[in-house]
Amino acid sequence: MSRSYLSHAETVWAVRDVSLTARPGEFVCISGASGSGKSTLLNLLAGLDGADHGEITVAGARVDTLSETERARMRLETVGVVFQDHNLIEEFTAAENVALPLEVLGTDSRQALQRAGEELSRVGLAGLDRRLPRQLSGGQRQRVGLARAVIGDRRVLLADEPTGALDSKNSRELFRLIRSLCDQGVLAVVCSHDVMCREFADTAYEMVDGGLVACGSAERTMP
Ligand SMILES: Nc1ncnc2c1ncn2[C@@H]1O[C@H](COP(=O)(O)OP(=O)(O)OP(=O)(O)O)[C@@H](O)[C@H]1O
Repeated sequence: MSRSYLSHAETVWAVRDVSLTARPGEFVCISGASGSGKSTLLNLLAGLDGADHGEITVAGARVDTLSETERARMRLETVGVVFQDHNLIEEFTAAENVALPLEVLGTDSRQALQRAGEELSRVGLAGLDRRLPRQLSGGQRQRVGLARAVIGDRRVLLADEPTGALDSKNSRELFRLIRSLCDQGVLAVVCSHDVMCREFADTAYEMVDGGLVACGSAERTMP
């Protein structure tokens, strides 16, 4: 797949001829210098941006042929996205934030909140359901974002610098959680500057000027 931008009459290839295949349960880590194309690649996979060329299939769906509405539905049903900024709704409790994707899909509120509580336990936040985002630490907020991204048994997690605002202890905890989600069958593609990411990944790539370069085997050292 490829994606270019026209900037001051010059074509910038943010993603150029990238081919990436990953299987369920795999933790893929993508590192790379600033501006190398990581966010663009992730946005293409999430259907938040459109490719100029190429086919993109995520969880069996041809993202590049879906309409905007179908892509939005795909992000609710099968593909969760996490960014550096957790993007939680400040007026909603942790559980209400996590429940939101299910409610949008039509699950009744009580049931969605119950599922959200289970998801919060899964990311180590049992008992914090009623806290507002401002009453949580940065690491806890990011874990709420992770719970919201996977609720409803979404099979694919796309994360763009998910630990960018976290210290190393919280970063390790977040990568460990993503690892455990992968061990339960989730496919995670994580773009990260953080070298720690590779300790938890199955596969590591580096983006260089819009291209994807395999880094040999990942340095997975964490169980
Ligand atoms: N909307 C846009 N218009 C023009 N150029 C863009 C646009 N978005 C990204 N680019 C360019 O595409 C290239 C890749 O950008 P991208 O944001 O994907 O990099 P990145 O690896 O995620 O960087 P960072 O680590 O700093 O977030 C850069 O040269 C950037 O300037």
